[in-house]
Amino acid sequence: MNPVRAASRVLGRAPASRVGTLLALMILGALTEGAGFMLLVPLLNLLGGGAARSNGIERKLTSVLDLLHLPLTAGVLLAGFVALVSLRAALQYGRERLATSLQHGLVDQLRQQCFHALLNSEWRWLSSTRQADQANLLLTDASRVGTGLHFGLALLANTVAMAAHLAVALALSWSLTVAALAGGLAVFALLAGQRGKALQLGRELGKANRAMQRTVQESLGGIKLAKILRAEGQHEAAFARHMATLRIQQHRFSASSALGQALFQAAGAALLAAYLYFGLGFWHTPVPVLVTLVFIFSRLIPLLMAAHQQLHQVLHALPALEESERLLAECTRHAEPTAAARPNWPVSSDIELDAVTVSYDGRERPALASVSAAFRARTTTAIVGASGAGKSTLADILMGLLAPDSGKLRVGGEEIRGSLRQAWRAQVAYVPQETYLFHATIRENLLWARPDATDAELAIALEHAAAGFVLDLPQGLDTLVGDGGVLLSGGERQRLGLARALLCKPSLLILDEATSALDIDNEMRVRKAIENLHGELTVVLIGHRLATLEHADQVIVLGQGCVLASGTWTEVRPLQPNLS
Ligand SMILES: Nc1ncnc2c1ncn2[C@@H]1O[C@H](COP(=O)(O)OP(=O)(O)OP(=O)(O)O)[C@@H](O)[C@H]1O
Repeated sequence: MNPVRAASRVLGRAPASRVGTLLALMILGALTEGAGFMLLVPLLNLLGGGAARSNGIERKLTSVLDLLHLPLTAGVLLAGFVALVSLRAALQYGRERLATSLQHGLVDQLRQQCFHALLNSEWRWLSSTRQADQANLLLTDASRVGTGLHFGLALLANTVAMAAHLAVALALSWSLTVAALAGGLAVFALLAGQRGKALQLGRELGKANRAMQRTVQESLGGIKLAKILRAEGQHEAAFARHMATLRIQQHRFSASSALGQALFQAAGAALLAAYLYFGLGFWHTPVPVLVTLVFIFSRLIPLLMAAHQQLHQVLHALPALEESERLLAECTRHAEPTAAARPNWPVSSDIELDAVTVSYDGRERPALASVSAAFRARTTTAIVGASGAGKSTLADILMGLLAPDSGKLRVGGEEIRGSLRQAWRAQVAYVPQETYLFHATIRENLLWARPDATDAELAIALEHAAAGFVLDLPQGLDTLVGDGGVLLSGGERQRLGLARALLCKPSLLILDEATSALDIDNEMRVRKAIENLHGELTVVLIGHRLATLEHADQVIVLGQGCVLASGTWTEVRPLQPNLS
């Protein structure tokens, strides 16, 4: 993507009226600045005791002053100069404020759009991506896009200002202006290599940022294990390595930027000296014109230098925009169809799987191979099988998280596909083996599932999930659970997970090894709670424990993605002696 295309893509997201106002402010600012310079020549003539009407520009100026009934005196010209500079300052202030608000608005919009796109992507694709890379994109890359935009807008303002300077300079002396322009552009062209390097450095910085984000996220995520394995040193070394790479990238970019600036300064001084030499010695340019030109070029060269620096920064940030666009395109390709209206399936709806097959990328054997099963409404089904048999994949299909590659999921006889998958999920509650809790209070963690639940409903859900311990805590529902619930025991976390699921009043409740961390006493209580739910909703229990199987209406045995046996526990048991 080149900078012009990038600018049009980014600015294309902003309201046209705001972009138009910004451009108008830039043009007006540049025109006022140009007009201010126009006053300099007659002013210098007057101050030098000469005639103020020696050339065309001055004659036009005099006719404007005549219209305003103002005399052509040094005082009037100075007042005009101050007024124009003040007007330009006011325009510049307005432009800066608008540009900043536009920049922040666009970055927020991009961040929001990426976050929304990620959250609404298909789970199958999401689960194959790296969270640290997404976090880096939403945080660091989005900020870099903001920096690029800031410099891009400054570059635009700069280009307009340069055009105004050039117009004035051309009016004063086209020969000196063309010479100056040619010189400036030659230096600009000489630094093309530097700008190409900026793009490359921007790409490398993106890689270094991603590596750093992965290290931080993975080190902190596994800090307990790192401490137990005494692997803190490895994490520290990786952190130091990535920090060093990051710093090297930043230093290389600063060095390249500073080199460009130094080259421009030296070349600018040489150009200025050459203009003075040729202007005085060969072209015999009048001194006031030459002084004005020197003044203009002493501003034009820094503007050109700034343009180079701004372009340098834009190119450096461009890979971050490319990454954001790439993510958005990927998310669009893997977008999950969303339901406008959400149909409700009565709790009396039977659930069926009809020849469901799921294959994951890069795996030879399908995780589920033509699996058919029926889950009668308000009954309990236990799904058992060896590790890797496909139990969790089956649960993902049942809750509408995964779409089968072939085959169907039906609820109440209706096929759950497309946007219906999302709608069906609203009626399913899932309790995984590892309960996910936020670093927040127990109440906030529970209300996440149902924000309108009352304290009385929370208490009932906790009781049904054998999680009455919460009410005995000194802070009760307002107890903080720590990162991922680290301040609670595994069993307490599981019971909170179950309470949260029950709070949703689901039609289908799936428990994936959800009692594995419970002691016998609490498991008995949770089992009792689940048994109490029998006849109220459809329950699917995934697990190995015998106690779970015995009380299920139906047991499905999975092996290598296929249904090996199904029926009541008494029917299945003789066929599967390994389960006893
Ligand atoms: N996202 C994925 N990408 C690739 N392969 C996967 C993915 N998820 C699961 N698999 C593979 O699919 C197969 C079934 O996995 P699944 O998690 O459904 O089994 P499981 O019976 O729940 O296992 P466990 O009891 O160990 O949790 C396994 O071979 C697993 O490696």
